[in-house]
Amino acid sequence: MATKSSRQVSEAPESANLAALAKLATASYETLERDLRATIATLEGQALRFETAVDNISQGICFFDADERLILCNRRYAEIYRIAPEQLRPGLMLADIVELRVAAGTSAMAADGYLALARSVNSANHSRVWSNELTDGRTIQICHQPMADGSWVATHEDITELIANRQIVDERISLQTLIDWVPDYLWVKDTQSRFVVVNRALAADSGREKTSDMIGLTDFDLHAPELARTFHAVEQNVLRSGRPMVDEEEFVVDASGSGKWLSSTKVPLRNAQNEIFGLVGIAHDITARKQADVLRDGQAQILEMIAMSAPLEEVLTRLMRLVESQLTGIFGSVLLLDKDGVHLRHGAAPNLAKDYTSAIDGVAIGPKTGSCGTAVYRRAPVIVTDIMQDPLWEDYRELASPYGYRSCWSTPILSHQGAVLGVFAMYSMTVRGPVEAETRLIDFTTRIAGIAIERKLAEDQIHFMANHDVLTGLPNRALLEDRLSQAVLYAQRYDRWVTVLFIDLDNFKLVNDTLGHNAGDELLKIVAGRMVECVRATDTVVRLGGDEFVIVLFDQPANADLISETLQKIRAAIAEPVHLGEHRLRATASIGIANYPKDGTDPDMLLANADAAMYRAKEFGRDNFQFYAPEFNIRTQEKFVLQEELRNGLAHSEFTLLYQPQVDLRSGRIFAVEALIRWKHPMRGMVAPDAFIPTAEETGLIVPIGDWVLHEACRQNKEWQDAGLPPMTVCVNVSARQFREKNLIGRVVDALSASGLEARYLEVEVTESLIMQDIDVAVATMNALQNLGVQISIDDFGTGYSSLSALKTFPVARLKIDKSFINDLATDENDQAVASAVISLGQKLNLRVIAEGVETDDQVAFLRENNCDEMQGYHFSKPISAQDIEKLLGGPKD
Ligand SMILES: Nc1nc2c(ncn2[C@@H]2O[C@H](COP(=O)(O)O[C@H]3[C@@H](O)[C@H](n4cnc5c(=O)[nH]c(N)nc54)O[C@@H]3COP(=O)(O)O)[C@@H](O)[C@H]2O)c(=O)[nH]1
Repeated sequence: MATKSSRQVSEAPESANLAALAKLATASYETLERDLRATIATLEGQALRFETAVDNISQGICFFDADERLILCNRRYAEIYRIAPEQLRPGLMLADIVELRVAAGTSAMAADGYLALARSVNSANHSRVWSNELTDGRTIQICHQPMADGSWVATHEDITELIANRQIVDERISLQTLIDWVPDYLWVKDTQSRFVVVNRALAADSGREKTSDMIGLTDFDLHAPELARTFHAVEQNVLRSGRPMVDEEEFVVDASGSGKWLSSTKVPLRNAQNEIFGLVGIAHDITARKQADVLRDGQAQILEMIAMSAPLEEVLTRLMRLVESQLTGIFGSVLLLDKDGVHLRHGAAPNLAKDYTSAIDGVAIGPKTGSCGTAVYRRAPVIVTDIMQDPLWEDYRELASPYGYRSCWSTPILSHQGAVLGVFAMYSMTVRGPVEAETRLIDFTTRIAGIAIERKLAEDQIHFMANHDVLTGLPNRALLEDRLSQAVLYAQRYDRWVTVLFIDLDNFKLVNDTLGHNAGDELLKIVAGRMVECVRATDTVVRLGGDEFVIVLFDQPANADLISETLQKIRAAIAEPVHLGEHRLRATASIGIANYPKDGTDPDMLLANADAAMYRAKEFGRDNFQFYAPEFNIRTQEKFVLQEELRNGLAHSEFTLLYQPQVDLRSGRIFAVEALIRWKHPMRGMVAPDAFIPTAEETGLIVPIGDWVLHEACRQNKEWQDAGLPPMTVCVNVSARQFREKNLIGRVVDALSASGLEARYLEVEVTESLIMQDIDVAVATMNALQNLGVQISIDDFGTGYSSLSALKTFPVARLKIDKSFINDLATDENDQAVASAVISLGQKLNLRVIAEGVETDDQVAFLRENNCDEMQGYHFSKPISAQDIEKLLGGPKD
């Protein structure tokens, strides 16, 4: 568009030429005309180029003079304001142009406002740029340049699109900035699971420098194929189904090789038409929480294992694996302090090199023994950050170096009482100390390890106590069964023998009672130790309880002679003198022997038969042994039959009493009778008490039998008195079993009141050994009897172990010298010594002394010479019936 006409342009040069012509008349008209035309042509060319150039500028341009008249504008200006180009002729006033813009709907404001703005800008004498938003929505940027003469030139540029683009760019940039701040992974993928948008966290952990490096990649470019396939399948499912995946846990391995747990959410993205065009994902790193969960679950599991008594090595191995699962490049180890207190034994180290753990198994503790030995020695943690440099490892670094262990942090494991149980160590392949998390784990691990070890020690202790005798430390009955079973199985397999020795110490009860329980315990310990010394390590010495022991001789040759050798060795060891305080005594034992397979093929039978043999040995007297013989069982059966017959006998009144007179040695007067039981057996005839009293004792039948004796003896004595015979005492034997009965006093009272006999005419005979079984109880019972008025005598005196000091406290009236000292009284100096000692003792204690079993004149003479008070025996009378007693005493007085 050329809005300036050629005519107008040529007017000024033409008048100048004419003036020149007038002044220069002599000049050549043609020359001048030619020059003039050339000048015009040049100017016209310049004008055309100027117009063409102005018209082709992408911005609108306008020039106004100082009177606001348009000098020039280009085509773009007309286009911007949607004004026909021809309307914008030079000389047109700015106000008219503004009106045209208002009319075209391309004004930013009302005409007046715009004119005021333009004038204000123009008066400022410097350029200014501003934007107008036109009523049609476009934005025009105006650059106004005022001239010195008041004219101006302005450019107008439509920046609508630019602004829109800029907004997009701005939005995009701020979104990226925003998501880059998020520490979680954020991404958008298209329908083919290609990354479209990712944040910096995801890009960085995927090994990409810039987020844009991720665009277009898929999970197959980032992860192992299997993991990538899983992610792809999950995302395709979200895209296909339109259902979001919310907070699913996923495990990934990042570019550094570290495993991570993520909680991921993947939500489909929809466009305006509700079509899915991709998905947005967010994943939160929950590794720390997962580790805490693993730690907590692991801890619970380990505590459960401890509670369920899982083997210690399993517990510690699980613990070490748990520790290692929480850390990278750390190997855990537990060493246990040996019973000797100076060596460390392997506990658990599942991921340390096996050769290394073997090499340090048994390492001693000390001031310079690596990290572990030193930590236990110091009872304090030892952190060695560089094994290769630390002097503590000087003697051990050759062990560690082949495996690349560079640092080792050891912490002693302590019990609740503060005793060292072992040591926990963490090995790292790098030179460093523990970080805070590792220190926390060390605390946690040593605590749990301590609980596990302590629990195991407690269990071992309980197990030991359940299977061992506390006093002697020997295995007990529970362990005996197991050991004997093992021995029998071995013997079966290898055609060998097993020998079972059933050992019962003789008179142990007396030692216990006379010298005290401590002395008794000491004796048991000494004897137990001696027996253990006599047998091999494979044999088992067991204490069953009390003074009963069993020895199982394992893997025996089928030769009774060899067994006898061991047996004699054991007997000799037991018989070695024992010093208990100031006392020196010699223990003996009764031993029963049973052999597998001859005497039994199972443990129970072997034990029962050895027991039967031991009883047999006892029957033969003290310090004896007996090999089992089948007839011992016949004897057992016989005992059973006897027991049944005794019950019947009691029910059918088959018992009767004989009475043996007791005579005053000085006057010859009968002052008492001893009631002695007999059994009128329907088949066997009259049975003596020795044949059934022991069985009655064993079975407890002695209690009702003894009751009957008491009642019958009292009744008979009262009957004699009522018949007018001179009053005398009836002596009744009371056995140990009867004496221990709690209501003995009540039974005596019953017998007295049932018969009407005065208590002073009843005497109870108790044996010395019975009293010594439990002196305190015996004295209490005797006192109670004495309080009733009943007399008490000590039977079989001289055979037991009564101490003189104890004897003084017994509320007894008489001592009865045992028959065994009377038998050879005439010839045996020892018996004479005992008898005379008992007589003088009685005198000193103001007790009457009676000799029993007196058969000969010599015996009577000795007793008289030694001032014995009384006697009982065949010399005067055998035990006789009640009627014969009446006759002996001269018959009833009518
Ligand atoms: N618990 C009970 N025990 C009782 C009862 N009756 C008897 N016995 C005890 O049985 C043992 C054996 O008694 P027994 O066969 O009656 O023998 C007694 C006398 O007969 C016997 N004795 C008496 N004098 C002589 C003699 O000169 N020579 C000789 N060889 N034997 C003689 O001594 C037995 C009496 O002993 P002890 O009781 O120690 O005085 C025996 O231990 C009885 O105690 C009963 O009812 N209950």
